Amino acid sequence: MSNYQDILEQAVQRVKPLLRQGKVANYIPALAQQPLEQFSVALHTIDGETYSAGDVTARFTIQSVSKVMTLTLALQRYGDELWQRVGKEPSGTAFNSLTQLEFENGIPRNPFINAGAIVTCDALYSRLSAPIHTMLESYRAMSGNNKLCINKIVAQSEYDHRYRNAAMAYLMKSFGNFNNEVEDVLWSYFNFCAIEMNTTELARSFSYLSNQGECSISGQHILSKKQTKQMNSLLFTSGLYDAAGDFGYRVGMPGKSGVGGAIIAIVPNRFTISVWSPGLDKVGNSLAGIAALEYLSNELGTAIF
Ligand SMILES: NC(=O)CC[C@H](N)C(=O)O
Repeated sequence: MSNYQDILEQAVQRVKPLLRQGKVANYIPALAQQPLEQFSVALHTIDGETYSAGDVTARFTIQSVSKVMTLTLALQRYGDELWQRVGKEPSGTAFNSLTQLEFENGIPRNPFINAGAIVTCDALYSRLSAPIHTMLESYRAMSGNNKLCINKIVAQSEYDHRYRNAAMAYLMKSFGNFNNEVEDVLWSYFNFCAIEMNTTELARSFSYLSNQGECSISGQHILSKKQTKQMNSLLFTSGLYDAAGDFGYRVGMPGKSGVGGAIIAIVPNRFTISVWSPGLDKVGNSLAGIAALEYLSNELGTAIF
C-alpha cells in the first residue's frame, strides 16, 4: 500500500523543525558525537513488507530497545519463573534511578529500566554459554541482515563509564538477586545495547511483537500468543521509563525507547514501526521520534484503543 510510504514521507517533513530541539545523550561519550539533524522511520507489516523514509541508511546503537530482546530470550528460557527476580509495574522514576531499588529489596520494578534489564541479563547469562553471540545471532535472523554488528567503540565507552549501572548491579547482588560476576554481566548488557542497526532492520527485528509471536522474516516462533500479549502490555505500561504515561496518551501503542534515539512501536496484528533521531527530551526519549509516532498514530489510525 503506497499510502504507507506517503505517510512516512510526510512524517519526515513534519519532524524537521524539531530535530535541533533535542539533546544527544552525553553521559555515554561515544554517543555525544552524533549530529542532531538526522531522522528515519520504517514500518514493517505482518505480511512482510517494509516501508521506510528519511535517513534510511543511517545506523545507530539500539540502546535500551535491546531490553525487549533480552526479556524475550529470558522468557523463552525461564517462563514465569523470571518474575521472581523482576517486577511488572511502571517505575515512575528515571531509567537509571537507584533509590527505588534499595527500598524494594533489590527487585527492580520492571525489565525495561536499567536495573531490570541488567538482572534479566544476569538470568540469561546463567543459561547461555556465549550470550553476546546468541543475542547477535538472534537479531541477525530476525532482521534479515546476517552482517549486523556490535559497535565496539560504544560498548567500550559504556563499560568505561559504567558507574551507575555497576552500582545497581552490586546493590542487587547485596540483596541476593544476582548470580554471576557483575562485570561480566555488565559487559554483555553493554554489548546488547551497542548492537547497531538502521530503522528497517529494527522494525523487522521486532516483527514478532505485531505478529502474535512469530517473526515474519525468519518464520521462527519467538514467543507464544499469550507471552506476546503480555510483552506488549508491559511495553505499554513501562516501555518509556517515567514518560510511559505521556507516550501512551500521545501515541496509544506499546513502545520501547533507547538513549541512542531509537523507538519501536507495536500495532498488534498490523505492523511494527521504528523511528530514530538522536536528539532526546528531558526523560531520555527521542523528541522527534515521539512526535513522529504521534503523527503516524493519528494518520494511520494505529492507536490500539
Ligand atoms: N535508556 C537507555 O537507553 C539506557 C541504555 C544505556 N546503555 C545505559 O545503560 O545507560
